[in-house]
Amino acid sequence: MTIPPGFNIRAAQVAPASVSHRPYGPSTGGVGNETMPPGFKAEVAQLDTFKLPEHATGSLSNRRLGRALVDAWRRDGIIQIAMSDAQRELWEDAKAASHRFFREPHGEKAACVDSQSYAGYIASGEEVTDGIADYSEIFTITKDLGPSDPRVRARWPCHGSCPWPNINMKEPMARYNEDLGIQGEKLLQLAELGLGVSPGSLTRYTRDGWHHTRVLRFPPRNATNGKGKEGRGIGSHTDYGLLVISTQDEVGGLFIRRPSHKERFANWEKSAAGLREDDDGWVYIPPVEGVHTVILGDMMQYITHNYLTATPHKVGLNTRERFAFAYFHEPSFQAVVRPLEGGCGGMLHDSFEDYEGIHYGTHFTNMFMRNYPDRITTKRLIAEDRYKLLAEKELRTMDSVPAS
Ligand SMILES: O=C(O)CCC(=O)C(=O)O
Ligand SMILES: [Fe+2]
Repeated sequence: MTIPPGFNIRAAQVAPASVSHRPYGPSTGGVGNETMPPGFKAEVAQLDTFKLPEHATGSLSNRRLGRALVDAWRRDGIIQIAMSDAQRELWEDAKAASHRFFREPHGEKAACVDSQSYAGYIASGEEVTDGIADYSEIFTITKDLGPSDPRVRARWPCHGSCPWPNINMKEPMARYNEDLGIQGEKLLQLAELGLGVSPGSLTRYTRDGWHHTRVLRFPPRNATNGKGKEGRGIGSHTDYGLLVISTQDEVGGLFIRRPSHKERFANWEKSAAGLREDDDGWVYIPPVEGVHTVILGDMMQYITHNYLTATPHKVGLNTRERFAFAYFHEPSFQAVVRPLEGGCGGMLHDSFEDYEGIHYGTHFTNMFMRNYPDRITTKRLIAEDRYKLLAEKELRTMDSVPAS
């Protein structure tokens, strides 16, 4: 897409009128809260939808788009990006696979567990956020690494197979995730342009990125596995890496908090889980047909010195079951991320300090051990004393592979 100088970039960013981005539901009337779960009070977001170019280049239009994305994240904490027709098809196929999986008998789903990876089934009530059970039902997809993979043989934490169910799920999910991998890279390249940092400042970390996906089902609020009265979906939290690209069906349940200098979380230092859960100030993100939403994770906040902050969010249970996907575009497990130097017209401070950096694999492992204290993967990790491997140089050097 080439845009002549002086062209109205804001108009160019938003999707063409042929793409519908109305909130789902009857007569939205510009209000958009018809789908908000009962019992919640929140402002309803009205978000611009951006259309990403085929490829990110350093062109003027891409630089302007990058700046607009960065501004929108700083203002709203979330952006919407338009799906192409092909992407809508990927989403429909993946959603059908998710419905198939969650309709399986409990025994079939519960068998989808791996003792070395955190991939597979998480029953409603199994995940813990800030010490309280979430009622989401989840299938997590991490890198599918068989027993002969050198990292699995070397017993690296969180490295293992993805225990796929015996239904057609792997293939549609792989195609969906592959596309989001491409969108994720493009968004990082545009963010680099918007931040005014050199190309590769962010994408250098995502070579062999530890991207993963959560396939989510939320039960209706009064059917929470008998464990709670009305239950909750997912408690407030921030996610761990760079970008979270999510897609939700028409039911509704997602809330976020806008960036605010009065609220500063740093999840890698002190858990942000459960924070502000019952406070005012949440913004409801109504489902909009034909879009993905993109929020930011902990590593983006650390890398940008809080210029872009991880977006706190939570999910409420609605009157109907809800299906969603969250795709996490992450640094390599082995990456040690460090704050950027310069950028954003001086808004990012030159880092005179010698930052130690954050080892992403350790952050990921800490978060999953915290969320799943009783899972076999956590027990095995502890029993086999695997955690200490995270300190080894090999695990903290991108592209290094253990000798087998
Ligand atoms: O259901 C959603 O829209 C978001 C889910 C979420 O926050 C997560 O899986 O971490
Ligand atoms: Fe999340």
